[in-house]
Amino acid sequence: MPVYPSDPYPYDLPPYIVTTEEMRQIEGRVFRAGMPIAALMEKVGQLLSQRIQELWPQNRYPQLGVLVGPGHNGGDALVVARELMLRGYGVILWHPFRRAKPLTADHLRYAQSLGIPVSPDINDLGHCQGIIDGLFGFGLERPLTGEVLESVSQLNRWQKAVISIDIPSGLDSDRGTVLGGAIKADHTLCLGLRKLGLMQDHALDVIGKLELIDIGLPAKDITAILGDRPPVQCLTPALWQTLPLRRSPSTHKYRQGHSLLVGGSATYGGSILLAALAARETGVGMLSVAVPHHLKPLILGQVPDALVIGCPETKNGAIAQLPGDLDLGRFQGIGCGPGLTTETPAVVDQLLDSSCPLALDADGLNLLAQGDRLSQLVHRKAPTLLTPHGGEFSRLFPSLIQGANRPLAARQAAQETGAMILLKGARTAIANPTGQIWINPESTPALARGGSGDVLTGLLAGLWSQMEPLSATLAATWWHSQAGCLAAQENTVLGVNAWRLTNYLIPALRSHPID
Ligand SMILES: NC(=O)C1=CN([C@@H]2O[C@H](COP(=O)(O)OP(=O)(O)OC[C@H]3O[C@@H](n4cnc5c(N)ncnc54)[C@H](O)[C@@H]3O)[C@@H](O)[C@H]2O)[C@H](O)CC1
Ligand SMILES: [K+]
Repeated sequence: MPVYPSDPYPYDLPPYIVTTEEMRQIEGRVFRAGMPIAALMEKVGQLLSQRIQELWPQNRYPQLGVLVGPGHNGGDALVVARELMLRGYGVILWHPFRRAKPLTADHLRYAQSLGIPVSPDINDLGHCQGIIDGLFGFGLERPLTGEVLESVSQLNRWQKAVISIDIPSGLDSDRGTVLGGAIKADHTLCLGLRKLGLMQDHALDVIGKLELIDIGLPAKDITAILGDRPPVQCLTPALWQTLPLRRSPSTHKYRQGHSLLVGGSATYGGSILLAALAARETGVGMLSVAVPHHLKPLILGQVPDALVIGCPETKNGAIAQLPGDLDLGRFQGIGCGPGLTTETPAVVDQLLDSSCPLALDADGLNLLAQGDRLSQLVHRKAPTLLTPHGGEFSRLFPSLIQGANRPLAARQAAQETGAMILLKGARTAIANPTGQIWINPESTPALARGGSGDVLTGLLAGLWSQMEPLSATLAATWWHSQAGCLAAQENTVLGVNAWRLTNYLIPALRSHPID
Protein backbone atom coordinates (compact mmCIF):
# COMPACT_ATOMS: atom_id res chain seq x y z
CA MET A 1 0.00 0.00 0.00
CA PRO A 2 1.91 3.11 -1.13
CA VAL A 3 1.96 5.71 1.61
CA TYR A 4 2.43 8.51 -0.87
CA PRO A 5 1.27 8.23 -4.46
CA SER A 6 4.51 8.14 -6.40
CA ASP A 7 2.70 9.06 -9.61
CA PRO A 8 -0.58 10.65 -8.57
CA TYR A 9 -3.57 10.93 -10.80
CA PRO A 10 -3.25 12.72 -14.11
CA TYR A 11 -4.87 15.85 -12.75
CA ASP A 12 -5.01 17.41 -16.16
CA LEU A 13 -8.03 15.18 -16.71
CA PRO A 14 -11.48 16.20 -15.48
CA PRO A 15 -11.66 15.34 -11.75
CA TYR A 16 -15.19 14.06 -12.12
CA ILE A 17 -16.44 10.85 -10.50
CA VAL A 18 -19.31 9.11 -12.30
CA THR A 19 -21.97 6.54 -11.67
CA THR A 20 -22.38 3.58 -14.02
CA GLU A 21 -25.42 5.20 -15.58
CA GLU A 22 -23.60 8.49 -16.16
CA MET A 23 -20.68 6.62 -17.75
CA ARG A 24 -23.04 4.73 -20.02
CA GLN A 25 -24.73 7.98 -21.05
CA ILE A 26 -21.45 9.72 -21.77
CA GLU A 27 -20.17 6.80 -23.84
CA GLY A 28 -23.58 6.60 -25.53
CA ARG A 29 -23.20 10.20 -26.74
CA VAL A 30 -19.79 9.38 -28.13
CA PHE A 31 -21.12 6.36 -30.03
CA ARG A 32 -24.19 8.19 -31.30
CA ALA A 33 -21.95 10.94 -32.60
CA GLY A 34 -20.26 8.36 -34.80
CA MET A 35 -17.35 6.85 -32.84
CA PRO A 36 -17.60 3.11 -33.60
CA ILE A 37 -17.62 1.03 -30.42
CA ALA A 38 -14.98 -1.21 -32.00
CA ALA A 39 -12.77 1.82 -32.61
CA LEU A 40 -13.01 2.95 -29.00
CA MET A 41 -12.32 -0.57 -27.82
CA GLU A 42 -9.25 -0.74 -30.06
CA LYS A 43 -8.06 2.65 -28.79
CA VAL A 44 -8.63 1.60 -25.20
CA GLY A 45 -6.78 -1.66 -25.80
CA GLN A 46 -3.77 0.18 -27.24
CA LEU A 47 -3.65 2.62 -24.32
CA LEU A 48 -3.93 -0.19 -21.79
CA SER A 49 -1.23 -2.22 -23.57
CA GLN A 50 1.19 0.72 -23.42
CA ARG A 51 0.61 1.25 -19.71
CA ILE A 52 0.86 -2.45 -18.89
CA GLN A 53 4.19 -2.69 -20.71
CA GLU A 54 5.47 0.15 -18.52
CA LEU A 55 4.24 -1.54 -15.36
CA TRP A 56 5.22 -5.05 -16.38
CA PRO A 57 8.36 -5.09 -18.58
CA GLN A 58 8.51 -8.27 -20.63
CA ASN A 59 11.81 -9.39 -19.15
CA ARG A 60 10.21 -9.55 -15.70
CA TYR A 61 6.73 -10.60 -16.79
CA PRO A 62 7.29 -12.91 -19.76
CA GLN A 63 4.09 -14.93 -19.30
CA LEU A 64 0.72 -13.22 -18.84
CA GLY A 65 -2.71 -14.69 -18.10
CA VAL A 66 -5.68 -12.71 -19.42
CA LEU A 67 -9.16 -13.16 -17.94
CA VAL A 68 -11.73 -12.58 -20.69
CA GLY A 69 -15.32 -11.80 -19.73
CA PRO A 70 -18.40 -11.94 -21.96
CA GLY A 71 -18.80 -8.18 -22.34
CA HIS A 72 -16.75 -5.26 -23.58
CA ASN A 73 -14.44 -5.42 -20.59
CA GLY A 74 -13.49 -8.77 -22.04
CA GLY A 75 -13.21 -7.14 -25.45
CA ASP A 76 -10.75 -4.62 -24.05
CA ALA A 77 -8.76 -7.46 -22.54
CA LEU A 78 -8.60 -9.34 -25.86
CA VAL A 79 -7.16 -6.30 -27.64
CA VAL A 80 -4.56 -6.05 -24.86
CA ALA A 81 -3.79 -9.79 -25.09
CA ARG A 82 -3.25 -9.58 -28.85
CA GLU A 83 -1.07 -6.47 -28.65
CA LEU A 84 1.12 -7.86 -25.86
CA MET A 85 1.52 -11.16 -27.70
CA LEU A 86 2.63 -9.27 -30.82
CA ARG A 87 5.22 -7.53 -28.64
CA GLY A 88 6.70 -10.82 -27.50
CA TYR A 89 4.85 -11.62 -24.27
CA GLY A 90 3.63 -15.17 -23.77
CA VAL A 91 -0.17 -14.93 -23.39
CA ILE A 92 -2.85 -17.41 -22.38
CA LEU A 93 -6.56 -16.56 -22.15
CA TRP A 94 -9.08 -17.76 -19.58
CA HIS A 95 -12.63 -17.63 -20.95
CA PRO A 96 -15.15 -19.91 -19.21
CA PHE A 97 -18.22 -18.34 -20.82
CA ARG A 98 -20.30 -19.90 -23.56
CA ARG A 99 -21.67 -16.60 -24.87
CA ALA A 100 -20.03 -13.26 -25.46
CA LYS A 101 -21.07 -9.95 -26.97
CA PRO A 102 -20.45 -9.94 -30.74
CA LEU A 103 -17.48 -7.56 -30.62
CA THR A 104 -15.88 -9.60 -27.88
CA ALA A 105 -16.57 -12.82 -29.77
CA ASP A 106 -14.87 -11.38 -32.85
CA HIS A 107 -11.77 -10.43 -30.87
CA LEU A 108 -11.72 -13.87 -29.27
CA ARG A 109 -11.89 -15.53 -32.67
CA TYR A 110 -9.11 -13.33 -33.98
CA ALA A 111 -6.90 -14.01 -30.94
CA GLN A 112 -7.35 -17.73 -31.49
CA SER A 113 -6.50 -17.34 -35.19
CA LEU A 114 -3.20 -15.84 -34.04
CA GLY A 115 -2.54 -18.97 -32.03
CA ILE A 116 -3.19 -17.48 -28.60
CA PRO A 117 -4.27 -20.41 -26.38
CA VAL A 118 -7.62 -20.22 -24.61
CA SER A 119 -8.47 -22.37 -21.60
CA PRO A 120 -11.62 -22.74 -19.49
CA ASP A 121 -9.47 -23.90 -16.57
CA ILE A 122 -7.97 -21.14 -14.40
CA ASN A 123 -5.19 -23.52 -13.31
CA ASP A 124 -3.72 -23.30 -16.81
CA LEU A 125 -2.71 -19.74 -15.89
CA GLY A 126 -0.80 -20.85 -12.80
CA HIS A 127 2.60 -20.37 -14.45
CA CYS A 128 1.99 -16.72 -15.37
CA GLN A 129 3.83 -13.87 -13.67
CA GLY A 130 1.01 -11.39 -14.21
CA ILE A 131 -2.78 -11.57 -14.61
CA ILE A 132 -4.81 -9.04 -16.58
CA ASP A 133 -8.41 -8.88 -15.36
CA GLY A 134 -10.92 -8.28 -18.15
CA LEU A 135 -13.79 -10.29 -16.67
CA PHE A 136 -16.26 -7.55 -15.86
CA GLY A 137 -16.33 -3.79 -15.92
CA PHE A 138 -19.26 -1.55 -15.15
CA GLY A 139 -21.64 -4.06 -16.72
CA LEU A 140 -21.55 -6.46 -13.77
CA GLU A 141 -25.20 -7.11 -13.04
CA ARG A 142 -25.22 -9.76 -10.33
CA PRO A 143 -22.87 -11.44 -7.86
CA LEU A 144 -20.24 -13.81 -9.15
CA THR A 145 -21.21 -17.42 -8.58
CA GLY A 146 -20.18 -20.98 -9.39
CA GLU A 147 -17.05 -21.66 -11.37
CA VAL A 148 -16.32 -17.98 -12.02
CA LEU A 149 -16.40 -17.25 -8.29
CA GLU A 150 -14.25 -20.27 -7.47
CA SER A 151 -11.72 -19.28 -10.11
CA VAL A 152 -11.56 -15.70 -8.83
CA SER A 153 -10.95 -17.04 -5.32
CA GLN A 154 -8.27 -19.37 -6.64
CA LEU A 155 -6.64 -16.48 -8.47
CA ASN A 156 -6.60 -14.35 -5.31
CA ARG A 157 -5.02 -17.21 -3.38
CA TRP A 158 -2.15 -17.28 -5.86
CA GLN A 159 -1.35 -13.67 -4.88
CA LYS A 160 0.07 -12.96 -8.32
CA ALA A 161 0.50 -9.49 -9.75
CA VAL A 162 -2.90 -8.39 -11.08
CA ILE A 163 -3.95 -5.45 -13.23
CA SER A 164 -7.69 -4.88 -13.51
CA ILE A 165 -9.20 -3.17 -16.53
CA ASP A 166 -11.55 -0.34 -15.54
CA ILE A 167 -12.83 -2.00 -12.36
CA PRO A 168 -11.70 -5.07 -10.39
CA SER A 169 -14.12 -7.75 -11.53
CA GLY A 170 -16.74 -8.48 -8.91
CA LEU A 171 -16.82 -4.93 -7.55
CA ASP A 172 -20.04 -2.94 -7.82
CA SER A 173 -19.08 0.12 -9.87
CA ASP A 174 -21.38 2.46 -7.90
CA ARG A 175 -21.25 1.21 -4.32
CA GLY A 176 -17.78 -0.28 -4.31
CA THR A 177 -19.14 -3.39 -2.63
CA VAL A 178 -17.97 -6.90 -3.52
CA LEU A 179 -20.65 -8.93 -5.34
CA GLY A 180 -20.00 -12.50 -4.32
CA GLY A 181 -16.27 -12.17 -4.75
CA ALA A 182 -13.83 -9.82 -6.45
CA ILE A 183 -10.42 -9.86 -8.04
CA LYS A 184 -7.85 -8.31 -5.69
CA ALA A 185 -5.85 -6.02 -7.96
CA ASP A 186 -2.45 -4.38 -7.50
CA HIS A 187 -3.40 -1.78 -10.11
CA THR A 188 -6.75 -0.70 -11.47
CA LEU A 189 -6.51 1.09 -14.80
CA CYS A 190 -9.79 3.02 -14.79
CA LEU A 191 -11.04 4.08 -18.22
CA GLY A 192 -11.98 7.69 -18.95
CA LEU A 193 -13.56 8.79 -15.68
CA ARG A 194 -13.31 7.53 -12.09
CA LYS A 195 -16.28 5.34 -11.13
CA LEU A 196 -17.99 6.15 -7.83
CA GLY A 197 -17.49 2.60 -6.59
CA LEU A 198 -13.71 2.99 -6.81
CA MET A 199 -13.79 5.99 -4.47
CA GLN A 200 -15.29 4.15 -1.50
CA ASP A 201 -13.26 3.31 1.58
CA HIS A 202 -14.29 -0.33 1.52
CA ALA A 203 -13.10 -0.78 -2.06
CA LEU A 204 -9.52 0.33 -1.49
CA ASP A 205 -8.11 -3.06 -0.55
CA VAL A 206 -9.48 -4.52 -3.77
CA ILE A 207 -8.54 -1.81 -6.28
CA GLY A 208 -4.89 -1.42 -5.29
CA LYS A 209 -3.31 1.61 -6.93
CA LEU A 210 -5.95 3.44 -8.97
CA GLU A 211 -4.81 5.05 -12.21
CA LEU A 212 -6.93 6.92 -14.72
CA ILE A 213 -6.46 6.19 -18.42
CA ASP A 214 -7.45 9.07 -20.68
CA ILE A 215 -9.55 7.56 -23.47
CA GLY A 216 -10.37 10.91 -25.06
CA LEU A 217 -13.93 11.48 -23.87
CA PRO A 218 -14.87 14.93 -25.18
CA ALA A 219 -15.51 17.48 -22.43
CA LYS A 220 -18.75 18.50 -24.17
CA ASP A 221 -20.13 14.98 -23.76
CA ILE A 222 -19.08 14.85 -20.11
CA THR A 223 -20.63 18.24 -19.37
CA ALA A 224 -23.77 17.35 -21.32
CA ILE A 225 -24.42 14.54 -18.84
CA LEU A 226 -22.89 15.88 -15.62
CA GLY A 227 -23.82 19.52 -16.10
CA ASP A 228 -21.73 22.57 -15.25
CA ARG A 229 -21.71 21.72 -11.54
CA PRO A 230 -20.66 18.06 -11.63
CA PRO A 231 -22.36 16.18 -8.79
CA VAL A 232 -19.26 14.30 -7.64
CA GLN A 233 -15.63 15.21 -8.14
CA CYS A 234 -12.14 14.73 -6.71
CA LEU A 235 -10.12 17.16 -4.69
CA THR A 236 -7.10 18.13 -6.80
CA PRO A 237 -3.73 19.91 -6.38
CA ALA A 238 -5.41 23.02 -7.77
CA LEU A 239 -6.60 23.54 -4.20
CA TRP A 240 -3.08 24.64 -3.22
CA GLN A 241 -3.73 27.78 -5.27
CA THR A 242 -6.84 28.62 -3.27
CA LEU A 243 -5.02 28.98 0.05
CA PRO A 244 -4.72 32.61 1.33
CA LEU A 245 -1.09 32.92 0.25
CA ARG A 246 -1.47 36.26 -1.43
CA ARG A 247 -1.45 39.17 1.03
CA SER A 248 -1.61 42.88 0.56
CA PRO A 249 1.59 44.58 1.71
CA SER A 250 -0.56 46.90 3.76
CA THR A 251 -2.50 44.17 5.55
CA HIS A 252 -2.61 43.85 9.33
CA LYS A 253 -3.54 41.11 11.73
CA TYR A 254 -7.14 42.23 12.08
CA ARG A 255 -7.62 41.80 8.35
CA GLN A 256 -6.34 38.27 8.27
CA GLY A 257 -9.20 36.75 10.22
CA HIS A 258 -9.80 35.88 13.82
CA SER A 259 -10.48 32.21 14.62
CA LEU A 260 -11.69 30.63 17.82
CA LEU A 261 -11.06 27.08 19.01
CA VAL A 262 -13.16 25.68 21.86
CA GLY A 263 -12.25 22.48 23.65
CA GLY A 264 -9.87 20.73 25.96
CA SER A 265 -10.48 19.12 29.33
CA ALA A 266 -8.62 17.37 32.13
CA THR A 267 -9.34 14.10 30.36
CA TYR A 268 -8.21 15.24 26.92
CA GLY A 269 -5.74 18.10 27.18
CA GLY A 270 -3.75 17.48 24.00
CA SER A 271 -6.50 17.59 21.36
CA ILE A 272 -7.13 21.32 21.61
CA LEU A 273 -3.39 21.99 21.59
CA LEU A 274 -2.98 20.02 18.35
CA ALA A 275 -5.84 21.99 16.83
CA ALA A 276 -4.24 25.27 17.94
CA LEU A 277 -0.83 24.28 16.52
CA ALA A 278 -2.49 23.52 13.19
CA ALA A 279 -4.67 26.62 13.14
CA ARG A 280 -1.73 28.95 13.50
CA GLU A 281 -0.03 27.33 10.47
CA THR A 282 -2.88 28.71 8.35
CA GLY A 283 -1.58 32.24 8.84
CA VAL A 284 -4.80 33.36 10.49
CA GLY A 285 -4.40 36.91 11.80
CA MET A 286 -5.57 36.18 15.34
CA LEU A 287 -6.16 32.86 17.06
CA SER A 288 -8.16 32.60 20.28
CA VAL A 289 -8.35 29.32 22.20
CA ALA A 290 -11.04 28.78 24.84
CA VAL A 291 -10.07 26.05 27.32
CA PRO A 292 -10.83 25.13 30.94
CA HIS A 293 -8.85 27.48 33.16
CA HIS A 294 -6.34 24.85 34.27
CA LEU A 295 -5.22 24.23 30.66
CA LYS A 296 -4.34 27.86 30.00
CA PRO A 297 -0.62 27.46 30.91
CA LEU A 298 -0.33 24.41 28.62
CA ILE A 299 -1.65 26.28 25.60
CA LEU A 300 0.27 29.46 26.32
CA GLY A 301 3.44 27.47 26.77
CA GLN A 302 3.16 25.87 23.35
CA VAL A 303 1.27 28.54 21.39
CA PRO A 304 2.37 31.86 22.88
CA ASP A 305 0.93 33.74 19.89
CA ALA A 306 -2.61 32.57 20.72
CA LEU A 307 -5.08 34.51 22.88
CA VAL A 308 -5.98 31.89 25.49
CA ILE A 309 -9.37 32.26 27.17
CA GLY A 310 -9.49 30.47 30.53
CA CYS A 311 -13.08 29.33 31.06
CA PRO A 312 -14.89 28.38 34.26
CA GLU A 313 -14.61 24.63 34.62
CA THR A 314 -16.59 21.73 36.01
CA LYS A 315 -15.32 19.62 38.88
CA ASN A 316 -14.12 17.14 36.23
CA GLY A 317 -12.02 19.76 34.51
CA ALA A 318 -14.17 20.43 31.46
CA ILE A 319 -15.40 23.82 30.24
CA ALA A 320 -18.45 24.72 32.35
CA GLN A 321 -19.39 27.69 30.21
CA LEU A 322 -17.88 30.24 27.87
CA PRO A 323 -17.22 33.60 29.59
CA GLY A 324 -20.33 35.76 29.49
CA ASP A 325 -18.37 38.66 28.03
CA LEU A 326 -17.00 36.59 25.13
CA ASP A 327 -18.31 38.30 22.00
CA LEU A 328 -18.65 35.46 19.47
CA GLY A 329 -19.35 38.02 16.78
CA ARG A 330 -15.61 38.82 16.75
CA PHE A 331 -14.77 35.52 15.08
CA GLN A 332 -15.06 34.54 11.44
CA GLY A 333 -14.41 30.87 12.08
CA ILE A 334 -14.99 28.70 15.14
CA GLY A 335 -13.85 25.11 15.64
CA CYS A 336 -15.45 23.32 18.58
CA GLY A 337 -14.95 19.85 19.89
CA PRO A 338 -11.38 18.60 20.34
CA GLY A 339 -11.18 17.22 23.89
CA LEU A 340 -14.38 19.04 24.90
CA THR A 341 -16.12 16.05 26.58
CA THR A 342 -19.92 15.88 26.60
CA GLU A 343 -20.26 17.27 30.12
CA THR A 344 -21.52 20.72 29.15
CA PRO A 345 -24.00 20.85 26.29
CA ALA A 346 -24.54 24.55 27.01
CA VAL A 347 -21.22 25.34 25.33
CA VAL A 348 -22.38 23.86 22.03
CA ASP A 349 -25.81 25.48 22.40
CA GLN A 350 -24.19 28.86 22.83
CA LEU A 351 -22.13 28.39 19.66
CA LEU A 352 -25.09 27.06 17.69
CA ASP A 353 -27.10 30.11 18.74
CA SER A 354 -24.37 32.42 17.48
CA SER A 355 -24.21 33.78 13.94
CA CYS A 356 -20.66 32.51 13.52
CA PRO A 357 -19.36 30.07 10.92
CA LEU A 358 -18.97 26.94 13.04
CA ALA A 359 -17.16 23.61 12.53
CA LEU A 360 -18.17 20.89 15.00
CA ASP A 361 -15.94 17.89 15.62
CA ALA A 362 -15.48 15.08 18.15
CA ASP A 363 -17.53 15.71 21.32
CA GLY A 364 -19.07 18.75 19.67
CA LEU A 365 -20.72 16.23 17.35
CA ASN A 366 -21.63 13.85 20.16
CA LEU A 367 -23.42 16.71 21.93
CA LEU A 368 -25.11 17.67 18.66
CA ALA A 369 -26.50 14.12 18.47
CA GLN A 370 -28.29 14.64 21.79
CA GLY A 371 -31.83 16.02 22.01
CA ASP A 372 -33.20 17.96 19.05
CA ARG A 373 -30.04 19.90 18.28
CA LEU A 374 -29.49 18.14 14.98
CA SER A 375 -33.03 18.73 13.76
CA GLN A 376 -32.67 22.41 14.68
CA LEU A 377 -29.50 22.76 12.66
CA VAL A 378 -31.45 23.37 9.46
CA HIS A 379 -32.61 26.70 10.95
CA ARG A 380 -29.07 27.92 11.67
CA LYS A 381 -28.26 30.78 9.31
CA ALA A 382 -24.48 30.86 9.54
CA PRO A 383 -22.31 28.32 7.68
CA THR A 384 -21.98 25.09 9.64
CA LEU A 385 -19.68 22.13 9.07
CA LEU A 386 -19.82 18.74 10.74
CA THR A 387 -16.67 16.62 10.56
CA PRO A 388 -17.64 13.12 11.75
CA HIS A 389 -15.67 9.97 11.33
CA GLY A 390 -17.71 6.84 10.58
CA GLY A 391 -18.74 6.14 14.15
CA GLU A 392 -19.81 9.70 14.87
CA PHE A 393 -21.71 9.76 11.58
CA SER A 394 -23.65 6.62 12.54
CA ARG A 395 -24.60 8.20 15.88
CA LEU A 396 -25.73 11.40 14.16
CA PHE A 397 -27.48 9.78 11.20
CA PRO A 398 -28.36 6.20 12.23
CA SER A 399 -30.85 5.88 9.37
CA LEU A 400 -28.38 6.64 6.60
CA ILE A 401 -26.67 3.53 5.25
CA GLN A 402 -23.26 5.08 4.97
CA GLY A 403 -21.47 1.74 4.71
CA ALA A 404 -22.84 1.08 1.25
CA ASN A 405 -22.12 4.47 -0.16
CA ARG A 406 -20.46 6.93 2.18
CA PRO A 407 -20.36 9.89 -0.26
CA LEU A 408 -24.07 9.58 -0.97
CA ALA A 409 -24.82 9.21 2.75
CA ALA A 410 -22.84 12.40 3.40
CA ARG A 411 -24.82 14.18 0.69
CA GLN A 412 -28.13 13.12 2.21
CA ALA A 413 -27.00 14.26 5.66
CA ALA A 414 -25.98 17.64 4.23
CA GLN A 415 -29.33 18.08 2.51
CA GLU A 416 -31.23 17.08 5.67
CA THR A 417 -29.29 19.38 8.02
CA GLY A 418 -28.38 22.29 5.74
CA ALA A 419 -24.81 21.86 7.01
CA MET A 420 -21.72 20.84 5.11
CA ILE A 421 -20.69 17.31 6.00
CA LEU A 422 -17.05 16.20 5.97
CA LEU A 423 -17.21 12.42 6.43
CA LYS A 424 -13.69 11.43 7.38
CA GLY A 425 -12.13 8.22 6.15
CA ALA A 426 -9.57 6.75 3.79
CA ARG A 427 -11.42 8.62 1.04
CA THR A 428 -12.88 11.57 2.92
CA ALA A 429 -16.11 12.80 1.35
CA ILE A 430 -17.32 16.40 1.60
CA ALA A 431 -20.93 17.19 0.78
CA ASN A 432 -22.71 20.53 0.70
CA PRO A 433 -26.44 21.14 1.10
CA THR A 434 -26.83 21.80 -2.65
CA GLY A 435 -25.97 18.14 -3.25
CA GLN A 436 -22.44 18.43 -4.57
CA ILE A 437 -19.82 15.97 -3.33
CA TRP A 438 -16.02 16.11 -3.30
CA ILE A 439 -13.91 13.05 -2.54
CA ASN A 440 -10.27 13.15 -1.55
CA PRO A 441 -8.49 10.67 -3.84
CA GLU A 442 -5.12 10.80 -2.13
CA SER A 443 -4.41 10.03 1.51
CA THR A 444 -2.41 7.63 3.63
CA PRO A 445 -3.21 5.05 6.30
CA ALA A 446 -0.59 6.88 8.38
CA LEU A 447 -3.35 9.33 9.35
CA ALA A 448 -5.45 6.60 10.96
CA ARG A 449 -4.52 7.51 14.52
CA GLY A 450 -5.67 9.71 17.40
CA GLY A 451 -5.08 13.40 16.98
CA SER A 452 -5.15 13.52 13.16
CA GLY A 453 -8.70 14.83 13.28
CA ASP A 454 -7.78 17.55 15.77
CA VAL A 455 -5.18 18.84 13.32
CA LEU A 456 -7.85 19.00 10.60
CA THR A 457 -10.18 20.92 12.93
CA GLY A 458 -7.42 23.45 13.52
CA LEU A 459 -6.86 23.90 9.78
CA LEU A 460 -10.59 24.32 9.23
CA ALA A 461 -10.99 26.95 11.96
CA GLY A 462 -7.93 28.84 10.72
CA LEU A 463 -8.94 28.82 7.06
CA TRP A 464 -12.61 29.53 7.66
CA SER A 465 -11.60 32.96 8.94
CA GLN A 466 -9.74 33.68 5.71
CA MET A 467 -11.70 31.97 2.95
CA GLU A 468 -15.22 31.18 1.82
CA PRO A 469 -16.32 28.19 3.96
CA LEU A 470 -16.65 25.57 1.20
CA SER A 471 -13.33 26.46 -0.43
CA ALA A 472 -11.69 26.51 3.00
CA THR A 473 -13.09 23.06 3.78
CA LEU A 474 -11.87 21.55 0.51
CA ALA A 475 -8.44 23.17 0.85
CA ALA A 476 -8.06 22.13 4.51
CA THR A 477 -8.89 18.52 3.68
CA TRP A 478 -6.43 18.43 0.81
CA TRP A 479 -3.68 20.16 2.82
CA HIS A 480 -4.19 17.84 5.79
CA SER A 481 -3.86 14.64 3.74
CA GLN A 482 -0.96 15.92 1.65
CA ALA A 483 0.92 16.79 4.83
CA GLY A 484 0.17 13.29 6.10
CA CYS A 485 1.45 11.74 2.87
CA LEU A 486 4.66 13.77 2.98
CA ALA A 487 5.21 12.98 6.65
CA ALA A 488 4.68 9.26 5.94
CA GLN A 489 7.04 9.38 2.99
CA GLU A 490 9.79 10.80 5.20
CA ASN A 491 9.01 8.98 8.46
CA THR A 492 7.31 5.74 7.30
CA VAL A 493 3.62 5.07 7.75
CA LEU A 494 4.26 4.49 11.47
CA GLY A 495 5.85 7.88 12.04
CA VAL A 496 2.97 10.28 11.51
CA ASN A 497 1.85 11.18 14.98
CA ALA A 498 -0.40 14.23 15.17
CA TRP A 499 2.31 16.47 16.62
CA ARG A 500 4.66 15.64 13.72
CA LEU A 501 1.77 16.15 11.33
CA THR A 502 1.45 19.77 12.48
CA ASN A 503 5.13 20.20 11.68
CA TYR A 504 4.57 18.93 8.14
CA LEU A 505 1.85 21.38 7.23
CA ILE A 506 4.20 24.10 6.03
CA PRO A 507 6.70 21.72 4.33
CA ALA A 508 3.78 20.16 2.42
CA LEU A 509 2.58 23.61 1.40
CA ARG A 510 6.09 24.70 0.45
CA SER A 511 6.68 21.59 -1.69
CA HIS A 512 4.02 22.71 -4.16
CA PRO A 513 4.63 25.56 -6.58
CA ILE A 514 2.24 28.39 -5.94
CA ASP A 515 1.67 30.59 -8.98
N1 LIG B 1 -19.61 1.10 -23.45
C1 LIG B 1 -18.74 0.50 -24.29
O1 LIG B 1 -19.11 -0.06 -25.28
C2 LIG B 1 -17.33 0.43 -23.96
C3 LIG B 1 -17.01 -0.12 -22.72
N2 LIG B 1 -15.75 -0.31 -22.38
C4 LIG B 1 -15.40 -1.44 -21.53
O2 LIG B 1 -16.45 -2.35 -21.42
C5 LIG B 1 -16.95 -2.37 -20.08
C6 LIG B 1 -18.44 -2.29 -20.09
O3 LIG B 1 -18.82 -3.23 -21.03
P1 LIG B 1 -20.16 -4.06 -20.82
O4 LIG B 1 -20.21 -5.08 -21.88
O5 LIG B 1 -21.29 -3.10 -20.69
O6 LIG B 1 -20.02 -4.76 -19.41
P2 LIG B 1 -18.97 -5.83 -18.91
O7 LIG B 1 -17.82 -5.98 -19.80
O8 LIG B 1 -18.74 -5.49 -17.50
O9 LIG B 1 -19.73 -7.26 -19.00
C7 LIG B 1 -21.03 -7.36 -18.70
C8 LIG B 1 -21.46 -8.67 -19.38
O10 LIG B 1 -21.34 -9.68 -18.41
C9 LIG B 1 -22.64 -10.22 -18.12
N3 LIG B 1 -22.67 -10.35 -16.67
C10 LIG B 1 -22.90 -9.38 -15.77
N4 LIG B 1 -22.80 -9.88 -14.51
C11 LIG B 1 -22.46 -11.19 -14.65
C12 LIG B 1 -22.19 -12.24 -13.73
N5 LIG B 1 -22.22 -12.04 -12.42
N6 LIG B 1 -21.90 -13.46 -14.20
C13 LIG B 1 -21.85 -13.66 -15.54
N7 LIG B 1 -22.09 -12.72 -16.49
C14 LIG B 1 -22.40 -11.50 -16.02
C15 LIG B 1 -23.62 -9.22 -18.66
O11 LIG B 1 -24.78 -9.87 -19.08
C16 LIG B 1 -22.88 -8.61 -19.83
O12 LIG B 1 -22.99 -9.40 -20.98
C17 LIG B 1 -16.33 -1.22 -19.39
O13 LIG B 1 -16.09 -1.50 -18.03
C18 LIG B 1 -15.04 -1.03 -20.14
O14 LIG B 1 -14.10 -1.98 -19.66
C19 LIG B 1 -14.65 0.17 -23.23
O15 LIG B 1 -13.68 0.66 -22.41
C20 LIG B 1 -15.05 1.28 -24.17
C21 LIG B 1 -16.31 0.90 -24.92
K1 LIG C 1 -12.20 -5.81 -14.89
